Amino acid sequence: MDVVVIGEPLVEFSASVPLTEADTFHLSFSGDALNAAVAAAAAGAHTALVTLVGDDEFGERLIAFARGHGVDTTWMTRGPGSTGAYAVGADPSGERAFAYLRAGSAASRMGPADLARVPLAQASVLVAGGITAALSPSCAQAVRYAAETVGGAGGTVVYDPNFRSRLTTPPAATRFLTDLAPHVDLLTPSCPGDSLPLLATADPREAALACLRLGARAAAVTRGPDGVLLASPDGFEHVPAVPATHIVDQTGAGDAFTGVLAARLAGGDRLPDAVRAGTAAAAISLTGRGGTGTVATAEQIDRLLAASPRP
Ligand SMILES: Nc1ncnc2c1ncn2[C@@H]1O[C@H](COP(=O)(O)OP(=O)(O)O)[C@@H](O)[C@H]1O
Ligand SMILES: O=C(O)C(=O)C[C@H](O)[C@H](O)COP(=O)(O)O
Repeated sequence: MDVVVIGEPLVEFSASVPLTEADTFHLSFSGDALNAAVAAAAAGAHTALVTLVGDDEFGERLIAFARGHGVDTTWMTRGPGSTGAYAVGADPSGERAFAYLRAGSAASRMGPADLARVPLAQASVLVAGGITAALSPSCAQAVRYAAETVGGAGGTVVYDPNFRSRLTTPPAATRFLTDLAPHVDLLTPSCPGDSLPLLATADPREAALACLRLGARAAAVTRGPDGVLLASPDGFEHVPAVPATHIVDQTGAGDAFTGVLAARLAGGDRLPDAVRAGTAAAAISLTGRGGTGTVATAEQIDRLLAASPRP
């Protein structure tokens, strides 16, 4: 297995107006874990999504959706409970506003025991994130167990802190991050979205240094259109964003970045090259609606990289 993603796929109801006004929604499937898994699979990696989905109609549809996008669904297990969902609309400033319908979902009951049969030790790269860790104490334990198992077997652990104030608090998420970081090869906080609540800084360099101080081997601090600051004990490297041809929806750009980065690391790319591929995939994801509306293929990523001048 190249890439294993652990987390909660969600049914996505999206509207282009504020949720207080929306009465018509577009239905799709998203969530950080699904977005990353679909992106990694489309980039050519054998990718498994490890999760529990509900024993309802949406659980069945989610598995079919993931399979249709080339994801290995062997460890997408059904129920008991319901499939999580979110509604996303625009807030008055044009930013995305999320409303979750996921409390007590099947995925939030996942724990280390659900991972016992998953061959984690064979994974080249694990992708996990702060959203999963914030779902419940058992999910936090599952993330910890997966990171220790994959890392312990020589695999690469990628952790996207993805702070969500509706799921956790800055002190709780920071505590978890601090505990996990020594088991992490690459942290991918966004700045300032994650760095401000979790690392108490809006400065990308400070954020990267804070990640290394926590014990992570490297950090890729994502900065929206300003690209990525990559930091490792070897030093800093700025990787510019690939300009998007047009922007339909920002949802999932960070997840596409992480998924493709993981796929490329599993394929043997050096970290800066994998990051560049991630920025290209993110730029392509911006042109589609929702987290999985437009998913970049390996060929599209390579073509876009070839057309984007190296700094
Ligand atoms: N407007 C944009 N134009 C081009 N690339 C973008 C844009 N917004 C995001 N990206 C790409 O997606 C990556 C992740 O975006 P970012 O906003 O930092 O994270 P997140 O989506 O997790 O909040 C960025 O590092 C960049 O490569
Ligand atoms: O909030 C959650 O729990 C979700 O999973 C919703 C979204 O699908 C992703 O989180 C989007 O993430 P970005 O890549 O930061 O745009």
